[in-house]
Amino acid sequence: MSLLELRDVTRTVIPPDQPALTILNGVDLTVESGDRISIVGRSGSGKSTLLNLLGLLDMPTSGLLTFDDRPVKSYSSAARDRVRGAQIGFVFQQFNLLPGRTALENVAMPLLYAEGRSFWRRKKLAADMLEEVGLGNRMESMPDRLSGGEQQRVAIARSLVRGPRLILADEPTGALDLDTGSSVMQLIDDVATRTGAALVTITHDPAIAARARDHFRLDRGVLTRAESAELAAESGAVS
Ligand SMILES: Nc1ncnc2c1ncn2[C@@H]1O[C@H](COP(=O)(O)OP(=O)(O)OP(=O)(O)O)[C@@H](O)[C@H]1O
Repeated sequence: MSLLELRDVTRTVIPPDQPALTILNGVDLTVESGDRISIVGRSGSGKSTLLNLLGLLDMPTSGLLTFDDRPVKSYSSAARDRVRGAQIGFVFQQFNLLPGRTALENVAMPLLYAEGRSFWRRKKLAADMLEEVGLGNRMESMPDRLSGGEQQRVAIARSLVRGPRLILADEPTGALDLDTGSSVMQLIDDVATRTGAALVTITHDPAIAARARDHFRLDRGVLTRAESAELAAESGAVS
C-alpha cells in the first residue's frame, strides 16, 4: 500500500487570453512511508505546481493521484482538507510564524483544529515538540526574539506537531546559512525517522538533495529518476 501515488499526472492551466500551458507532463511518483525523496529543478520547472499536487492543494488535470490508495478526486473538499491537516506537514522557506504569539502558542496552533484535545493536552504536545527541536528553553519567546534558525525550528515544530505521515519541505533551508540549514535538515530527518513519516524535499540545492535516498529531477514539467543528487543536478536541471 502506498502513501501517495501519481500516475501519468498532467497539470495544465489556461491563463487569460493565452493558450493552455502544460506545467506538469506525465508525472509518475510513488511515495511510501519512511521514504526520503528529493526533487531538484530549476526555476520555472514546475516544482511548486508539483508540491501543490503532493500536498492535495490542487488536483491533476489528468492522470491519477491517490492518498492511501484512494483516488483524491473521490474525496470531498472538506475531507481533503482534513487529510491534509492531519497527515501532511509543510515546511517552507518562509517561516510564517504569527507575530505577537509565543513559540509555544505558534506550535500549539494546528492542534486547535484537532478534535478532542484539551488545552493542557495541546500545551503538553506543543511543549514536547519544542523540546524535540531543541527549543525547550525558548517556549515563551516571541518570534522576533529568535534567530532565523530558531524561527525555522519553531515552524518545523508547528508543521510536525500533529504527527504527519508525509512531510513536504519546499526549499526548507533557503533562508538559512549553510551550517544552520544542515542542522535544520538533520532535525527534519530525525523527526521523520522517529515517526516513520515520508519526507519529500523540493530544492534547487544539490547538497540538500543529497541527503535523500531517492533522487528525481524535474525539467520543464517532466519528472525523471536520477541515480544520485549530483546526477540530477548535472543533467542540466539546476543552474
Ligand atoms: N496559474 C498559472 N498560470 C500561468 N502560468 C503558470 C501558473 N502557475 C504556474 N505557471 C507557470 O508554470 C511554470 C512552472 O511554475 P512553478 O511555479 O511550478 O515553477 P517552480 O519550479 O516552482 O519555479 P520557482 O523555483 O521559480 O518557484 C512557470 O513558468 C510559471 O510561470
